Amino acid sequence: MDANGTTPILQASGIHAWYGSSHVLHGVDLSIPRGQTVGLLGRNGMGKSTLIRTLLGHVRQRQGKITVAGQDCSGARPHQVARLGVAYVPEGRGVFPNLSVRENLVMAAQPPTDASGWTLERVLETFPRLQERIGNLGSQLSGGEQQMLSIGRALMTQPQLIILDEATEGLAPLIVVEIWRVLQTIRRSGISCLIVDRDYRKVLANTDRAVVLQKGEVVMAGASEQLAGAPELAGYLGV
Ligand SMILES: Nc1ncnc2c1ncn2[C@@H]1O[C@H](COP(=O)(O)OP(=O)(O)OP(=O)(O)O)[C@@H](O)[C@H]1O
Repeated sequence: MDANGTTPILQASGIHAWYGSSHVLHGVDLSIPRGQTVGLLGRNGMGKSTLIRTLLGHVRQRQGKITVAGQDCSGARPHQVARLGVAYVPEGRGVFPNLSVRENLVMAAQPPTDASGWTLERVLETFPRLQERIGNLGSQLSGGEQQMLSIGRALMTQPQLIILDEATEGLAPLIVVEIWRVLQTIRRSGISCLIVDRDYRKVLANTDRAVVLQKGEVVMAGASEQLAGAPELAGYLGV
């Protein structure tokens, strides 16, 4: 239970993860309250992607407890985590190059359960570029369009939580602005988000809470506003 007495959408406690004999996460705790957006910060190689991949069930060598909406998924496989309403927008976007924009969008789609759900029409309204490119192949899209497609596809699974790993990486400044605008729309729609992005100022300005990782351990956690003013933050981020 969180401070409001509701079950967090995601709760991870004492998470350890390994790649072979390399011990990468050392007892990480992370809680994402329902409807909240949490930022995950830390320098390169500190374990952000590994934590995300562990939460999603991609890293098999792991220990600790993970619940999604109160259901234990500590040992779950990726498809089981997805079924609980967790969508992933991976680093590198994961667009299928030989499928059209429409096919990419509908391939994992679930029907909306109420009027606030994400239909194809609503996704295309949110991303007019995808409407213009609806018949093009994934491989024919720009980096920014692929990123929008990846986020649109995640929304069409009707997620309770979206995890975004470096969604603005390598994109032109105007597209980056567009992606942050869409993340605000998603946030306002009540979907919880976990966001990793190199621009820590943007992360802190666009999240409710944030967690800082250093060498696979949580070294700071709290309200984003407070972290933004904390003198030790710059040292942990190497900025
Ligand atoms: N598939 C892998 N096999 C072995 N070691 C890995 C693998 N992936 C990551 N690592 C190592 O685990 C540590 C954490 O990496 P991770 O990618 O989680 O960091 P990160 O904080 O996401 O950084 P980045 O921003 O560079 O992606 C690093 O030391 C990295 O070299």
